[in-house]
Amino acid sequence: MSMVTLATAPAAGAATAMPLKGNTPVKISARDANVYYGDKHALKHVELDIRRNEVTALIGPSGCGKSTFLRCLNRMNDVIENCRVTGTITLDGEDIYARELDVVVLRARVGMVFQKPNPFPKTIFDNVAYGPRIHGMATNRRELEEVVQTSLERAGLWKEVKDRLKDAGTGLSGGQQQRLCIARAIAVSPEVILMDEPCSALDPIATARIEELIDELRQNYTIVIVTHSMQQAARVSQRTAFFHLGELVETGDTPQIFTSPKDQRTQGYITGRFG
Ligand SMILES: Nc1ncnc2c1ncn2[C@@H]1O[C@H](COP(=O)(O)OP(=O)(O)OP(=O)(O)O)[C@@H](O)[C@H]1O
Repeated sequence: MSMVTLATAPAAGAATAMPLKGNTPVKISARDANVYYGDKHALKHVELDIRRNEVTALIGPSGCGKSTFLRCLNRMNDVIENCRVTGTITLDGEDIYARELDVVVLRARVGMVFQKPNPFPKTIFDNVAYGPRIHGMATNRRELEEVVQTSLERAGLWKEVKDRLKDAGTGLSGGQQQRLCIARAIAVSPEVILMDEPCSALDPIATARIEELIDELRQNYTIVIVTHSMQQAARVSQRTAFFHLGELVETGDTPQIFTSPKDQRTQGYITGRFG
């Protein structure tokens, strides 16, 4: 597999990464971020800036710490027993591990979409309305309906479901369920959306649809995506970070990472020599 092919050959129907804007502001910043599971030092001294309105892809071999790092960004590691995070992670300059920080508010600002679509066992409408209801974001039914419609539109699902909002979310196809989960994340007006291998359970057509959506969403949100597919990272992201054995080995503009990586380990991974 050639490095150049990865960066220049998007699959049919897939989104193509836009050129970088200069001096894009930093949205999230990690400084000396470490994660321990008991005695295991799983993430080591990570320093990474995630820029606003860009898609940052986290790549690397299995077990290198991609998901662990992703979960640091909205404190999802807090719910894992024996997991300890050190260092500093800021969102718009604010320390998200500060004692006084409200984690519920943080997770509304930094939403998450998981590997396997996981709609609630509720109607399509109620899946999307759930967050706005618990955060008190709508004062009446009409406002709630508007939030639900806008979120489904942004997730590219409205036209397919507008006549069946009372059907179960779990009755949708896998790709539709994942877009429903994206609509559910969007409904609480997040600033950042974290995606942990969001296409791994989807077929190529549903994957292409989600990739197009990711490219549209970055106009309004900052996106961080973990992916095992280097082709997907090359197609959807503007920045790529390569992890190996818990270290952030290299980060840069996506075309640079895939065409002229600086580190031998990055080169070895993207050319398929290990991983
Ligand atoms: N809950 C946990 N308890 C103990 N160790 C864990 C836990 N979650 C992850 N680890 C370990 O931390 C390291 C990093 O795991 P992580 O899941 O972040 O890697 P990854 O790069 O996302 O892997 P994959 O691509 O396979 O999903 C691995 O060695 C893993 O075994």
